[in-house]
Amino acid sequence: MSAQNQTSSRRTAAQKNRENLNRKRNQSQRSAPAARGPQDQKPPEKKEEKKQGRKNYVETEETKRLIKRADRCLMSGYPIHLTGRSGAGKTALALEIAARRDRPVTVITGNHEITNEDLLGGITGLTSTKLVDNFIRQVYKKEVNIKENWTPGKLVEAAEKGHTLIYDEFSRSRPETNNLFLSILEERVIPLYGTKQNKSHVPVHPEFNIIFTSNPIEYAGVFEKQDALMDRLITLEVAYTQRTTESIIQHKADVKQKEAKVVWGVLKNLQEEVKEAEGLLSIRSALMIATIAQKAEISINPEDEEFTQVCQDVLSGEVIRFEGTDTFAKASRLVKNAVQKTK
Ligand SMILES: Nc1ncnc2c1ncn2[C@@H]1O[C@H](COP(=O)(O)OP(=O)(O)OP(=O)(O)O)[C@@H](O)[C@H]1O
Repeated sequence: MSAQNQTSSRRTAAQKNRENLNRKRNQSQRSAPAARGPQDQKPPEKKEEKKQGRKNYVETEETKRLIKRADRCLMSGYPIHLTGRSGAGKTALALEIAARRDRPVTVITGNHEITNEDLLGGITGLTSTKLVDNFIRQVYKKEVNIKENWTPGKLVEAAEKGHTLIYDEFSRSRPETNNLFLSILEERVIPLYGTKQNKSHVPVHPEFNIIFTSNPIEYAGVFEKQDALMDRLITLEVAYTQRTTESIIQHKADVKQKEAKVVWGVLKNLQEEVKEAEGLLSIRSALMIATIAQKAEISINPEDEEFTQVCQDVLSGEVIRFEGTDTFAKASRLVKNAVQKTK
């Protein structure tokens, strides 16, 4: 190779090196933000989610006080039980109390079909391993091992890891199922009998605690609460004043204070009119009316026909559900009267 050729091929190699180096530099610059460890990337999103969830919670002097009372019981190791009529705000309050404890939160919703297996865990399949010995071709030896796969239930996981457990509507589960909670609250262990596990129990983490919620016994589909369990809980009633309720409607549905007053007024008048239909006074129904009116740009005004219609749509079915009357025509008339009375 001539000297000239050698120089040009060296130059080409040097050029290539430089190009490679530049490409790498560019790549590392482009990926600079990603150079933060995965731990740096995820928490801001998580924090944002947490903030979003809690941003929706409307705080008043009354809710603050209730949260404080609940928190000091939990802090001292006692489980609490929030009781109140449907739509009173028990679940929202339980979630808020739990979020403030800075422990992971697990939520279980009671129902009559829930079993010990759902709470404790169970066998979710089989794993088999095969050992084939054909070292000597003519001899074929096979050994099969079958192992059952155990998946811990939500309760076991929460108790072992020290979560705050929200057991929502616990009195909808059968008392036999809820008996499990007696050992947890009294002996701080979860018994594993009947689970085919080698160990007899799982110890409960010191930070583990439970927030129970329930409706009063008059509600359909609710089992009587066992004395033994109730004895171990501190029961707090959730029954907000008109002021707190209107504040929740105002801020959550993003309406004016006087509009929140009109909406809650409709519900109060309706409850007056059909006293036997206990349960009509629900923050949930009030939020539905206010939100629909707000989103559909309907004026929250008893003179407005569309507003009356929204109230009838949301509430007529509820009047029938709570046995205030038996037909939609009658229920709609009752709701219309309740709206008129707020003028
Ligand atoms: N302080 C609050 N801030 C914001 N929203 C609230 C507040 N309290 C209650 N709510 C809202 O009111 C509605 C009813 O509340 P929630 O579901 O907690 O009632 P509940 O008593 O658990 O009802 P149920 O017994 O039927 O389950 C929900 O939409 C909830 O988000």
